[in-house]
This record gives sequence, C-alpha cells and structure tokens, in this order.
Amino acid sequence: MTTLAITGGQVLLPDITVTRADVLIDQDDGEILEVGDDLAGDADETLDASESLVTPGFVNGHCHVAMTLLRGHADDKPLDAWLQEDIWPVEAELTADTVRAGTELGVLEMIKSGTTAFADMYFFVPTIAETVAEAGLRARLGHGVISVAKDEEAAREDAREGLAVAEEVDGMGDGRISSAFMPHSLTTVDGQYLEEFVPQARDLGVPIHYHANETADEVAPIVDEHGVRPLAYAAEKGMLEDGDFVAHGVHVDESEIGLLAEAGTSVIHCPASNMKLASGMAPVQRMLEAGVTVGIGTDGAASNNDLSMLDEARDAAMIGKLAADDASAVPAEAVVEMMTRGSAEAIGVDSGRLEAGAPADIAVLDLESPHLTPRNDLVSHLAYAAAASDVRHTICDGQVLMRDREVLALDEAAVCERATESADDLIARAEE
Ligand SMILES: N[C@@H](CCSC[C@H]1O[C@@H](n2cnc3c(=O)[nH]cnc32)[C@H](O)[C@@H]1O)C(=O)O
Ligand SMILES: [Zn+2]
Repeated sequence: MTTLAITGGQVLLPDITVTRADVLIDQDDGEILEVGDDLAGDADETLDASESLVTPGFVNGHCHVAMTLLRGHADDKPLDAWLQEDIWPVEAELTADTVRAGTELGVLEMIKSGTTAFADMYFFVPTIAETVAEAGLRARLGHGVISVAKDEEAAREDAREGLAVAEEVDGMGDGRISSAFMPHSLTTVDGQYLEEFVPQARDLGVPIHYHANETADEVAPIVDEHGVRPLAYAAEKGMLEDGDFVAHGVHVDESEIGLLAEAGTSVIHCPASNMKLASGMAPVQRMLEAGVTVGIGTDGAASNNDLSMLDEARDAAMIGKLAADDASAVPAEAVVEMMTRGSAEAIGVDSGRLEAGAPADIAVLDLESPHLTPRNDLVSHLAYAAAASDVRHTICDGQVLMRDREVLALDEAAVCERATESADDLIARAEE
C-alpha cells in the first residue's frame, strides 16, 4: 500500500465544522484511511497543509466543459437568442480536436480551482472522457440530445448516439467516469423521442439529466401544449426518478418542488448563468426546506464566465437570499454542503466528504492572504471570501493532480496555447 498524508491543516468535516487534523490516504485504492492527529509518520509521502484549509474537492454539478473555447465569445443576451444566434452556429463547427482542446482547458481550470468531479453535457463525449481520464478527474458525462430543427431521422440518430455514448464511456478512467442519458431540455427534445428513448436509458441503468425550468419562456409552451407544469410533464415522460438530476430549476412552483422531493430527483443550481442570462432566481431555500437535494454547477464557461466553484458558491448564497427576500436564507453552511456533498449526491458520484472510507477527492486552500484574514470562521470564508487562486493542492482518487499550485496532470502552458488556437480557428470557421 502506498500512502499519502496531508498534514498540519484545518479539515472541513462532513458535519460542516472545521477541526485541526491530518488526513491519511491509501493511494492504491484512492480512499481516505483516517482523519485524525499525527498521521504524518505513517505515510510514504506527505503534502503540507499548514496555514491551509483541507476540504472535500468541489463537485461541479452541471457543465459544458469544452465551452471554455467560447468564453467571452458572446455575452449580454438572453438564453434563447444567445444559443440560436451565437452559440449553436459556432458549435456546428466543432470537431473532436476542438472539443479536446476545450476540455483540456476546462479540466485545467477545474484542477486549479479545487474541483475534483463534475457532470457534463456536450458533443464528442468519448473525446471528453479520454481527456478527463488522462487528467485524473471524476465525471458523469453524456451526449446532449436535441431534436428541434432536425428531421425525424436526424433526431432519432442523435438520441441513439446519446444512448451509445452512455454505454461506451461508463467505467472509463479506472471507473472514475460514469454516464447519463442527457436530453438537452423539455422544449428542445420533442415528447415522441422522450417516450421512445427514456425507457431505453432505464434499461441501460443510467440516470437522466436535462435542463429544466431555466427560463419563463420555457415553462409557458409546455403549460400551453400539455396543460401541466414542466416537471409534471417530465414525470409523465418517466424523467423524474430517484438519481435523475435537472439543471437550473429556476421557475419551479410549489407543486414541482413537491414532485422533486417525492421523486428523489435533484436540482443543480447554476446561479451565475441564471444571473448572466437574466433567467431568474431559483427558490433554493424553498427546495432545501422541502427536502430536495440541491447541488451547484457553473454551467458552461460562455454563460458564467469561469468554472470556479468558489465564485459559484458565493453567487448561490447571494442570490438565494435575494430570491427568499431573507438574509438568513442559503447560509454559508448550506452553500458549502451544496458545493460538495449536495452536488456529489445529485450527480451520483461517491465524493464530497472527508472521512475514513470516502474517496480521496480533496482540495487544499492556502489561508495566508489578506482576504482570508482574520480566520474568524473558515466555513464562512469558503462560502464568501475564498477564491480559485487560493487553492494550492488538488487530489482526486488519491492522486495529486496539483501540488503547490503546479498542475502535474497537464502541461498548463501547452493547454492554454492549444485552446487559444482552437478557439480562433473555430470562430473563424463559423464566421466564414
Ligand atoms: N447534440 C446536441 C448538443 C447539445 S450539447 C448541450 C448544449 O447545451 C447548450 N447550453 C449551454 N448552456 C446552456 C444553458 O444554460 N441552457 C441551455 N443550453 C445550454 C450548449 O451550448 C450545447 O449546445 C445538438 O445537436 O445540438
Ligand atoms: Zn447548461
């Protein structure tokens, strides 16, 4: 057995309290052996965490990782116009190589900001899976299925690809990669395809993930056409089951919150994307009170515009208070829980907690800086004050992916260079 000890730090425990402790890891099976005092002597290798906070790696519950290439390409528009006028025309030019370059950039940014697991919906998923496997992260991946603006054969082909991809990538990266069937949303995939393909996803045993109730414009057509709220419609299509997870859940009413809680379907809250596209404010405090599992996601970098879960955590707390018109809503502890264990449970990865037997997915944040001084409350600092650049070490599955801010898993300069070239090339092709 090869062991690694993270020593001298303040450790965030599963009950969202902080204590002085070391963490001992079995690197062979990627598990935490012990959280306790004086564990350095037992380890083959140590990682210094003095003046640092040791937290579960952050879990980004909803992303389109290769959209890092479109960061800053089109801003300041509402969802529908942004997708149709700016994003989809460029995405039509994507190739496996551009998606690889964008994914490398995205996972680099994740490692540097302490994210160790994520869920992702995009194109060229086997390429994404290979890249994630090489980088050492954990992920649940799926092909985004869309039927609008396609003829029947093309739509069915896209859905078949969604199923095939879910089967193909599941278990890659020594089991760190899992999959889901991912219809893009309840308005961009016609009901006939949901009826045909959701049962096949169930046969494969994978969960369903989709955008739901993101904008008011998405709710109205479903109510008009089907006479029920979107999540009741989703339930009719068999897409609201235990283990399924939806992105956004902004415009959900009490009846839909009840459906989510009852079904065990989770919500990934994407506060920055919801603010930037002016989609609305999700009733996060209400969902938590109703017993819905809520995680946090960045959404793609083109609607955020970064992949930092620390920024997202602060946004979630802030907008949660505004939405509830209550400063005590979505407090620091709730946010920290959502960005770790909440997201992990939502996307169905075993991660998000530091305790014996848990996967060794860990971020270590440097506390020695003015914006984290004085150290009155480290849970508060994590929710409200910490930044991506405070992350000094990132460990996933027991492997050190970044040590003292040096990414070991990827060549940072080369990744940035390839991403810049790919983005220039991609956008030029779309404008031709
Ligand atoms: N196979 C599909 C691709 C879907 S991937 C997922 C899609 O979600 C898009 N996307 C990114 N952010 C959001 C969002 O906030 N809401 C809805 N869609 C988004 C993203 O640009 C991408 O086109 C097709 O043929 O078009
Ligand atoms: Zn999205």
